Amino acid sequence: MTDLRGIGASKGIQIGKAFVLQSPNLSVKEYKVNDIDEELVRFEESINHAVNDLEKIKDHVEKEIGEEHAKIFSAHLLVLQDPELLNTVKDKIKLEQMNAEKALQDSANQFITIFESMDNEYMKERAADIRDVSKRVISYLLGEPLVTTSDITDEVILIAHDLLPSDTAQLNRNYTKGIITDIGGRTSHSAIMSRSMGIPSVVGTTNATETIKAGTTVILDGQNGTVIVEPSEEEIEYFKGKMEEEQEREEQLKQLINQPSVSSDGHQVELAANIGSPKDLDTVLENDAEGVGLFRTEFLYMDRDRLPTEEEQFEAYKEVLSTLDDKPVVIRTLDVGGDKDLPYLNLPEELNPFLGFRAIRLCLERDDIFRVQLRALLRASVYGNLKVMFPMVATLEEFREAKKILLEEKENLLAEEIAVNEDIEVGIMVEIPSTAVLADQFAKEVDFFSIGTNDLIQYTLAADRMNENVSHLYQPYHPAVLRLIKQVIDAAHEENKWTGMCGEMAGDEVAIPILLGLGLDEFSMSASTILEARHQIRNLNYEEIDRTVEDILNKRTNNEVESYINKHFIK
Ligand SMILES: C=C(OP(=O)(O)O)C(=O)O
Ligand SMILES: [Mg+2]
Repeated sequence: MTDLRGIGASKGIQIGKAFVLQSPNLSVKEYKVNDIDEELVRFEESINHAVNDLEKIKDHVEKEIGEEHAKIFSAHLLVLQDPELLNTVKDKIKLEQMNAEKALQDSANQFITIFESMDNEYMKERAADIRDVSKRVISYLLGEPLVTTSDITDEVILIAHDLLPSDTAQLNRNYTKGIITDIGGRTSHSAIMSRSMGIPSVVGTTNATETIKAGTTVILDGQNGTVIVEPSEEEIEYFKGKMEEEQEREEQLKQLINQPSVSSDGHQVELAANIGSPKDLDTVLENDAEGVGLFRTEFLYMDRDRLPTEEEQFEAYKEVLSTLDDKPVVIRTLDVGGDKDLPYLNLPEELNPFLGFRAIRLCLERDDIFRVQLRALLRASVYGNLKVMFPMVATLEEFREAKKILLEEKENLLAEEIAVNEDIEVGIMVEIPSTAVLADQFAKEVDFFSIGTNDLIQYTLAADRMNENVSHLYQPYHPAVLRLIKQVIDAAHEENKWTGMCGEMAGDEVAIPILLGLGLDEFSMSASTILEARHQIRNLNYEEIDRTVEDILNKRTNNEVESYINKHFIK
């Protein structure tokens, strides 16, 4: 029996067999082949295996996610039928007696270099297709088949180094009962995705993929961040009992559906959901979210190998807005960079990606990309209660420039006689300390703030949100962070504007009493925590916290704040 410790990223207990997602070593060596015919057969067979894989994945994605997303796999299948590529490989095998994997790698690189150098988006996409597909074929030639999340066809606990957006896009939610990763923190992509899908997870265990063998039984506890490998019978019995208790608790919480999110003395707030795609809407409705406080649109850009078109984006935004009816929906414009890469944009590698060319900085520079998104948003605005939000705003000029482009696109649409909602609120994420400090000035110009504590904490304490080695410094209740939050809320209220929070802190049991006391108007969190938060708020007394909030802000450390809240406000 081995125990692993990580960070509890999505609560819940699960017991199941491990499915290990590991990247095989695909380094290719060159050697001379003696039997050319045999090598050609080996090549053909690997192509056939890859075709089988891709057809399976394509069917799965078509059924589970939608035809649009499956198109990429059709493009991959076409690469495997391309006579030009195949003949170049075969010629190398025949004429140079080269082994198939090296012949394929060289030929693929030849085509990739040519396509990538063309100033043509379509050809650049083809280069990406060839890279992906040749990797799959080479994996068969080396006898190290690629394992992907679409190979999961039974109930399992998924073990991975980290989960990329393409892995989550292919993931079957019905079969993936839990997720354990080697790297990441509470606010990394895999953690956020697992929470929004309601799948219990433990991230940042450092060595789960090394320690856990495929097929072994594991118990994961997403609340405490613990994993038990090969548990004893007693442990299994004990955790089964805890799972039953959890189910009972969930049933009880369902009674809060359609109840207001109001403190025991009548102070009402809004509890909204964070989503990454229209696929999350079922969980939003099931958990009675009062709106969407953050739609992270970058996932629409990340689960494919090219930019989504205006039409594709319009459909996604329209679906979210019309499903939510007249409830508020805050849609955030593209926030890539940092830990969220878009390989097809070929952005330069950076030394400090979290401080680099990302989010609104990139959108203002590449306004061709930005304008497409804004048009899609404006067109969708007539289907519901849209609020547009810009990420990573550091200066007022950035906000003014982004808003100016939004208004220009609105004028363009009106000139084309396309309807646009006249009352769209335009706000910003407050996730950079400079903006929190200058909130009084921003509040005069924006319609609302949404505090992004995932980033605000990392920038305030200079502690990378992804790095387990500095996770002790990633302190949500640090008085410096709390004072910044207070400053933002007060500045907004001074101008009769509202402030929400869409960082993970908004759904955190210890933070909720403080945020309520500070007067936060909207709490946006993963949908699966909404009813728990509503239960907590309904049992808190706003007046009582309001009286003590000054004391809390005068505490000296994260731990002092945490102990105080635990002692006074958590039952
Ligand atoms: C909500 C936030 O944005 P993201 O996690 O997408 O960076 C945040 O920074 O708090
Ligand atoms: Mg952020």
